[in-house]
Amino acid sequence: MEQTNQRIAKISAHLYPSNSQHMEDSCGIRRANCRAKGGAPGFKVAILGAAGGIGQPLAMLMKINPLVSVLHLYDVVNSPGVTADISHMDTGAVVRGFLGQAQLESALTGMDLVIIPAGVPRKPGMTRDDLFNINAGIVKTLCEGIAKSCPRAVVNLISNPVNSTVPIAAEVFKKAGTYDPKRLLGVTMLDVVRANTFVAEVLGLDPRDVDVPVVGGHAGVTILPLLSQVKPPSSFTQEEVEYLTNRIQNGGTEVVEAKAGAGSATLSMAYAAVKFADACLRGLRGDAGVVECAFVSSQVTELPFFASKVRLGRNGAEEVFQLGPLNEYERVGLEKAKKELSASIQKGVSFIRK
Ligand SMILES: NC(=O)c1ccc[n+]([C@@H]2O[C@H](COP(=O)([O-])OP(=O)(O)OC[C@H]3O[C@@H](n4cnc5c(N)ncnc54)[C@H](O)[C@@H]3O)[C@@H](O)[C@H]2O)c1
Ligand SMILES: O=C(O)C[C@H](O)C(=O)O
Repeated sequence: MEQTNQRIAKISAHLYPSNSQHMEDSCGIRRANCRAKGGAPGFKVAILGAAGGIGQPLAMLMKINPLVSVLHLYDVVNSPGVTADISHMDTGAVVRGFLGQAQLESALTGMDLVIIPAGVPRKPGMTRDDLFNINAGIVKTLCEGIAKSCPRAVVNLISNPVNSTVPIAAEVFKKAGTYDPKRLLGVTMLDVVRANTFVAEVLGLDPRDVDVPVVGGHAGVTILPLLSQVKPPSSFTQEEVEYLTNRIQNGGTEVVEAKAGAGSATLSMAYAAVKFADACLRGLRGDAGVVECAFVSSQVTELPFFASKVRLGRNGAEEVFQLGPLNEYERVGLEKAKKELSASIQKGVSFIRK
């Protein structure tokens, strides 16, 4: 028996030379006979809010992603159960769970990419801005943790209202002296996913063959689909333009109402978040030509933040593209979007600077 224990200890020391924490499985149970799982080269990704409606399917999909070698699942409730469940999937990523503020630092240390879907969702009748009072504080705390434990990580911020939470995150990072505008991205991918779907329906195409740039922000009129730039090049009647713009801008509300008090988009959001995170990871890996829409620090308009196409690279959003030619309908939409966006950005900034 003693001999067996010594053999296991020797193997363990070889597998985990510097960090005995690695010997804990996803439930936090010490298992002396665990071998290194996976071990494939890849990126370390943390999901903050991993036990939520978005967090759970997002965790499942990230566990399947071959670019992920380590997946940290953090929440203030239920993360041990979600972690145990996800960790049984026979894919490469090693999964570890973290519960509560005391484990935030361990959850974040060494991460390359941090995805944040933590926070409360809307109920029917609410705007995304109605979530500000609760979610602003959550995002602030989590970003303080990132500034301390993984200041070089790329951050994908999902928590609403994105138009304000991204400026909040930027202010937290500025205060901590760690702000790198390229590494902070508000996730607006769901607007693009919806736009591709709805436009494909109208055109009678496969949504996978359609690409609709959606710029501005992520709330109501700030969501501005550029239908004049749809690929493949397509023309729409004015009625179609109005129907599509309205449906894309209100896609979130459509789901909130259909769920009738049980939350907002979670499954399509998890899909969109993984699509975006995968693009960020391919950029970090050095792939060329990775371009997606995101809400980032921007000089495309006079506003300090704006969603547009960005090129993702080894340092995050390495290039922010101009909007390109807009038609009259889009120019009017842009003015409306900027007015609301400006107030939402200022609200986020003031929350930290107050
Ligand atoms: N950007 C987008 O396109 C988009 C799309 C859908 C939803 N959202 C937003 O994402 C957020 C989450 O939505 P959901 O449906 O998953 O909500 P949810 O309530 O189902 O899950 C949120 C999770 O966050 C956790 N949480 C709360 N405070 C936390 C903290 N301090 N640290 C870590 N975790 C914490 C909760 O315990 C819960 O598990 C909402 O703000 C929602 O509006 C954004
Ligand atoms: O609509 C919401 O509140 C959630 C999210 O922003 C969405 O667009 O689905």
